[in-house]
Parts: sequence; C-alpha cells; structure tokens
Amino acid sequence: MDITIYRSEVEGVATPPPSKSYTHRAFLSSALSRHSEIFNPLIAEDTLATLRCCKGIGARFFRHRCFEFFGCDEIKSGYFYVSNSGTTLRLFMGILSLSKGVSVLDGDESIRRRPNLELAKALIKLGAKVKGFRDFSAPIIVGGILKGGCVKIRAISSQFVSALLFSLPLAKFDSELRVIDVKSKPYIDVTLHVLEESGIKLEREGNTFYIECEQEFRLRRFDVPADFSSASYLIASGVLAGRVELRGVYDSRQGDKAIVDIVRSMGGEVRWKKEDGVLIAEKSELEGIEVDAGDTPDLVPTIAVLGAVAKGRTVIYNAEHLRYKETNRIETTYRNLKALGVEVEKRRDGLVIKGGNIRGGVVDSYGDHRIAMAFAVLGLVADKVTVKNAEVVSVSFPNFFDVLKDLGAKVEIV
Ligand SMILES: O=C(O)C1=C[C@@H](OP(=O)(O)O)[C@@H](O)[C@H](O)C1
Ligand SMILES: C=C(OP(=O)(O)O)C(=O)O
Repeated sequence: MDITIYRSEVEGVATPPPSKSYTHRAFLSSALSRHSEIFNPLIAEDTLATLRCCKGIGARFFRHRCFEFFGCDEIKSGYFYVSNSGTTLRLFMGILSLSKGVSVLDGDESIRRRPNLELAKALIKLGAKVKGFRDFSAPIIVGGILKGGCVKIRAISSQFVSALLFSLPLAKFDSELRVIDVKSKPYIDVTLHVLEESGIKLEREGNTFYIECEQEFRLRRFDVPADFSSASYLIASGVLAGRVELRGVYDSRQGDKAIVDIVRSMGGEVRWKKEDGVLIAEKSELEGIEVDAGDTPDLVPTIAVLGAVAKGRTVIYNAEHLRYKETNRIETTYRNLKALGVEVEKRRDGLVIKGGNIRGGVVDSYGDHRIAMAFAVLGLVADKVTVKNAEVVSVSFPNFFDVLKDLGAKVEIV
C-alpha cells in the first residue's frame, strides 16, 4: 500500500499507542508467572509475535478488559515465528534455551538479516545449544539447557542483555553477567523495571549484573504506558505543522522520552505536564543540533526529518547500531532524504543533514515501520510525499495514518 501525504496543517488531540517494549516484556513475564493481568498492551504485529511465542511455550491467555494470563508450568519447545520483531527473537532465544527440547526460531526476510552472534555465544557459554548461519541470524536452532555461570557480552544490541536478564533467573546456578560496549541502555532499564514488578532479584554494579538462580516470576498486574518512539512522530507533526496535544503520556523508563529535550534543544515548543499525562507540541522554527543517538536509536528517523526542516546542520552520531534494525536505517533514511532533495551525508555512525530544502517526491519504507512514519510526517511540510509500502506501520502503530488524518493531515491511499 502506498500513501500520499499532502502539505497540511495539523491541530487536535491524540493518544499515542501503548509501549511496544513494555508490552513485549509484560507478555513474556506473564507467560512465566502463575497468573497476571496486563492492562493497555500494544496490539500490533510485533507484540502479536510475542503473544504467539508465549502461547508456543505453553502460556494461556484471554482477552477481556485486559489480557489475563495463565503462565506455563514448564517451557515448551517448538517452532517459533517472530515475524519482523527483533525483540521477540532475542527474548525467546534466551527463554527457549531453558527448555529441554529443541526449538526453531525464524522470522521474515528482515529478521533473517539481523545478527545474534554475541547472544548465541553467551548462551552457549552458559550451557545452551545454539546453531545458526553466519552471525547466528535466523533461522536459529536453540536447545537446552542454560545452566547459568559467568559471562561477558559485547552488546551491539541491548536486547542481548535483556534476553539474558529474563532467562538467567530461571537457570540452575547463579550468574554474573558483565556487559561491555552496550548500546541502547535505557531498554535495559525497561527490562529491569518489568523484572522488578515480577519479583525477580538481581544486583547491579555498573555494567555487571549478579543474578540469583532458580527464581520464580510473580508478575500480578502491569499497566503499559504510552510509547514514546511512536509519540515522537506526533510530536514532530505538531512542531512542523500546527499543534498536537497528546493525552495519556505519563513518565516511564523509556529512553525515547528524550525526544522532548531533543525537540526543545532544536528550538521546538514542547510542554509536558507529566502528572497530567499531557504533552503539547506547537509549530516552531527549528535549528539544527548535534545528537548522540547511542541510547535512542529508534528516534533517529524522527530526528532526521526534523533536521531536514531545521535551519543549519543536524549531526546524528554514535548510531552504528542503526545498521542492524528492520533496515539499515542510516542507509534508508539517507536514501529517502536524498529522494526529497535534502542535502545529506552518510557517516559510519550516523548522518549529517543540511536542513531547509525539501521538495515533494516518492520515498520507500523499505519494509521499515519507523521509516514509513517519519517520512509521512515530512509530507506535511513538503509539496506532496508518497510513502511506498506504508502498510508496515502495523508493526508498532497500526492506526498511525488514521491518527494523522484525525489531526487534519491530508492523507490519501494511492
Ligand atoms: O528491547 C527493546 O525493546 C528494544 C531495543 C532497541 O534495540 P537495540 O538494543 O538492538 O538497539 C530498540 O531499537 C528496539 O526498537 C526495541
Ligand atoms: C528495532 C525495532 O524493533 P525490534 O528490534 O524489536 O525489531 C524498532 O521497533 O525500531
């Protein structure tokens, strides 16, 4: 499906979808706990993949006013299809290595390109059996049993650390996990938050985690907060093209709440009344800035489109890990900016964007939800932008185009 966004003003109230990262973790913890209730989870393709995998390991759940879970007695092995979701793949690599049987994990074309080498090596060192192609990209075969112990991991993805933090509390022996060169750190805090709520005990000294063995997950209830990566597209719409008031946006441990400070430092008018969960973004003149994206890789497409409109240069650095996402986002962001006439330079660890000159044109999501949403927002201030393969928004924000339309954007299915 291709979608055209015409230059238009936005004005109104919207509610961003629930957090994808929190939903994955809350579902997984519920699948490992006896009985729990998850309120306001994100229902989108990535989190449906996690739900399917939860069912695969033996959990049962019912959807009524919330998701009510009855966790598995023992972790079942089998065939697990994670669709497009890297988080699901990594979390379940850890969990399935606790099962006696042999499992196969696979996903779509994009998942098959994403590397899992360091996680596979750590799991093998701790007693699991893992087999896969070069870089241990999917399809991967995972078998037990993860025993625990000491391991050091170079974390080009924080998801490797999250996978170990979720699985090692169920291992037979205590573990010591030393993490080096970690990227996307705040996602580890999100993991620790859900583990705390699940009654899991672990100690942290800097980048080393000490994890007790043979623990029990005891999540009872979890309320999923709004997603700040998804909110970033709506905030960007407000500062570029009118006024957007977001509701239900309370504070949480998501690193991507940094979008508020990033937009402010570009000169954007954003007010966040945390206690009320209200965030207002209003049209402003933006100026280019330098952004360290080490902790917030998912914000990069949003920052890049803001940089394309801002006066002066926007430099995004410390973002090598963008190469290992749904697409190589340094490349796909670069290509789309070029297609819209923006002056942009690719670097090993990011992008340099000279803002100001955008023309309409055709861009491609390349099958990446964040690229589709960020470039749709740019359409609000260009003559006319067509986003090819825009249906991928279903991965994290299924009603994105409806929300944009309700805010007044001119959106047309081509
Ligand atoms: O754990 C998570 O929920 C995520 C971690 C991040 O990935 P990396 O740690 O691989 O950078 C982020 O990009 C992804 O969208 C979600
Ligand atoms: C990279 C992302 O997710 P995942 O790693 O779970 O595929 C994302 O949502 O931008």
